[in-house]
Amino acid sequence: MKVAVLGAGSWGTALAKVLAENDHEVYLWGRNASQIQQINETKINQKYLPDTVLPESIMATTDLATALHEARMILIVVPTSAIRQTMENLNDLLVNESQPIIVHATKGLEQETKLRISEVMEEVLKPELYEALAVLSGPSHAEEVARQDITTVTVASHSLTAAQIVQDVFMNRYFRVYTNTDVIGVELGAALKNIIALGAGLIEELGYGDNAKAALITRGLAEISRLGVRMGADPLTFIGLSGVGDLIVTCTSPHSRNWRAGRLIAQGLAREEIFENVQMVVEGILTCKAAYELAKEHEIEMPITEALYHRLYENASVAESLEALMMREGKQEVSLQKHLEQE
Ligand SMILES: NC(=O)C1=CN([C@@H]2O[C@H](COP(=O)(O)OP(=O)(O)OC[C@H]3O[C@@H](n4cnc5c(N)ncnc54)[C@H](OP(=O)(O)O)[C@@H]3O)[C@@H](O)[C@H]2O)C=CC1
Ligand SMILES: O=C(CO)COP(=O)(O)O
Repeated sequence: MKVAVLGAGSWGTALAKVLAENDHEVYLWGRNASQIQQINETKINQKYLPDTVLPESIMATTDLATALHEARMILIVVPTSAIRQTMENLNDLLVNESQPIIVHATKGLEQETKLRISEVMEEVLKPELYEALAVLSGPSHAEEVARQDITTVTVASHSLTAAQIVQDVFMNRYFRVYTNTDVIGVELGAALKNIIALGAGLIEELGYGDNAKAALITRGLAEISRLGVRMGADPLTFIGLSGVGDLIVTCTSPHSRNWRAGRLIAQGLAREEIFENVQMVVEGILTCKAAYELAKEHEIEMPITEALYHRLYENASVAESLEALMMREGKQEVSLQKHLEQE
């Protein structure tokens, strides 16, 4: 099958490798001509995945029309901030005879609109141009997938048939794919875990130990689930790969750009300085603002997200934010059931 992978960063490149190893015809689209030329000439994406030699068969291109021509599947792996523009480009270039399945693997919320990725896609894309939308998510660092480490992910779509097609296209001996129909839960788990990972990096840098890490992951999952359920997600999704699975991988690994950014927050760097320093996408910083506003809108308590928002957007001190978090009034632990009863 011809698959167009749009986004030649670390994750787009690693997924293109999986697809090429599964014998698909893979076109990898990126916007940077010298980077694309380098990938074609050396089979290495020097900036984003320098330790990986890519299969010969991957064709990298800056020409979106070439990548899209007769593709049966389109995999979108650009950062959240580029999703809307990318969809507008698809509207101009897709022809409705081919009607591909469009899958995205992006983890964020659009900052201005607070929409999930597939909501932005549905808002922009002409419906007659595609067969179905799906989202691929789960605990999956690009660097590990690229070296064929065992990885499990979830593909969610309102169409189970579409999810099964995507499952078949990606599955192999090191990349196992589960299907799911809870698009809301899978997308929210993916977007919100990046905020908690900022917190994990922050407490690591401050020298806190495993108790603090476990507290953050567990209470992070609680607030993600609270907002998710209010927004229509299935609560069980959050104990799956795209929920707790991705929280664990992102909150405990130096591979995570969000985790690394959290360490820089603790060092006192401001948002722009962090972007400059990490040199790769840090979705959690932008999503933190959208999630903070969504929590207010839905009257959901998200204390970890709030604390990070105050630090990142209102310049609160890290020590004050942590103190405020710990010294809130005492709570009952398991409130999800109570929350469900209120729905
Ligand atoms: N890396 C990982 O392990 C994983 C990442 N993800 C998610 O995948 C998404 C992409 O992340 P990732 O590949 O890691 O990011 P990287 O920072 O590694 O790469 C970002 C890529 O997006 C390109 N890009 C940036 N802005 C635009 C734009 N406006 N139009 C087109 N291309 C653009 C960059 O191009 P340029 O070099 O020209 O700036 C670069 O190729 C994120 O949402 C991330 O959360 C999900 C799972 C795992
Ligand atoms: O989503 C990821 C792993 O599942 C990657 O997280 P980072 O964007 O923090 O690197």
